Amino acid sequence: MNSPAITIDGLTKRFGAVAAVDDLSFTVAPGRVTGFLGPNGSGKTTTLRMLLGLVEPTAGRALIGDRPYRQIRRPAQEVGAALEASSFHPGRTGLWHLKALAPQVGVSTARCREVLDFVGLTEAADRRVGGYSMGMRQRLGLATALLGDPRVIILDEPANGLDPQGIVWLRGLFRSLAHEGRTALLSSHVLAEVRSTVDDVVVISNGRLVRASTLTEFEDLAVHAVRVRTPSPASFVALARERDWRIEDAPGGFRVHGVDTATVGSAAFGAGIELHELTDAGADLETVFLHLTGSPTPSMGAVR
Ligand SMILES: Nc1ncnc2c1ncn2[C@@H]1O[C@H](COP(=O)(O)OP(=O)(O)OP(=O)(O)O)[C@@H](O)[C@H]1O
Repeated sequence: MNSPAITIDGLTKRFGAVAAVDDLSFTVAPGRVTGFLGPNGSGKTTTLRMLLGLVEPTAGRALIGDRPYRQIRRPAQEVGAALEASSFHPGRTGLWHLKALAPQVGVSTARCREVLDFVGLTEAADRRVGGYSMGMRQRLGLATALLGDPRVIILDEPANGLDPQGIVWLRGLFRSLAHEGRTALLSSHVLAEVRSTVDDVVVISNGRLVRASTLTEFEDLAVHAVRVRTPSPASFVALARERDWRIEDAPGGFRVHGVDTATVGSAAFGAGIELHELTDAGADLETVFLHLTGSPTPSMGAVR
């Protein structure tokens, strides 16, 4: 197996009495996109800041390749990062921002224009960042991270503020970066935002590791659900009670958890209940995520 692109080993950060990161260990495989997931305040940003040498760990190590960030000789060529989309100087244009960084990264103005083009900001290159939307700032953050053509890309909440089109774009971008053999670590507190983008997931809660696996293994934990529409809702609810199914109101029908379409279809047929829709609603990953991280599950409708 290739050696990890990122190693987090017994990493701990205490702020007074708060253990923001608590004995955290995981690795990120090279050439893959890894989602770093956890609810708000679970320690994602603090971990990334330690990885980038911006915060001193209380204990443990955070390595990029085989060394801490501060020991990397030409860091911009090794690792690119965007931690906060809102930290750009509002009076500077997008291009100006990149040009200001170019000397320390060791790239030309042409490269600044190239990355702006890559993230779809060519037309906004000469506009002041203060007038950018949140999604445009995210794109500029990405351009900043990519400026030195790094092998490892670390992004804090890159999907935040992107519209659905932007999320599709981001997905394509990460797929192409991974295809080029680059490694990406993306944090998010919303699994759904990065689900279609990542190969692997690392889930943390209260600064501790909850789970690290491939997305496929993570999906295997999820309970499947089935969507049903019927002109006889009362009979269907009675059937669900009889079978001990967990059902939930959903727009125009029900969501039945933990069963497959064949089970529901044959039971409804047996009970003489007409169905107008019977579809696999897929794995309910968000519920698994919320359960693993101990977050309260949002009510999606009355659970019967
Ligand atoms: N400089 C600091 N001083 C004191 N406490 C801090 C500091 N930075 C972070 N914390 C605390 O550490 C914990 C983890 O915060 P962190 O920002 O790393 O979480 P996060 O998972 O990135 O959250 P979010 O998804 O909201 O960005 C929180 O309780 C936070 O209040």
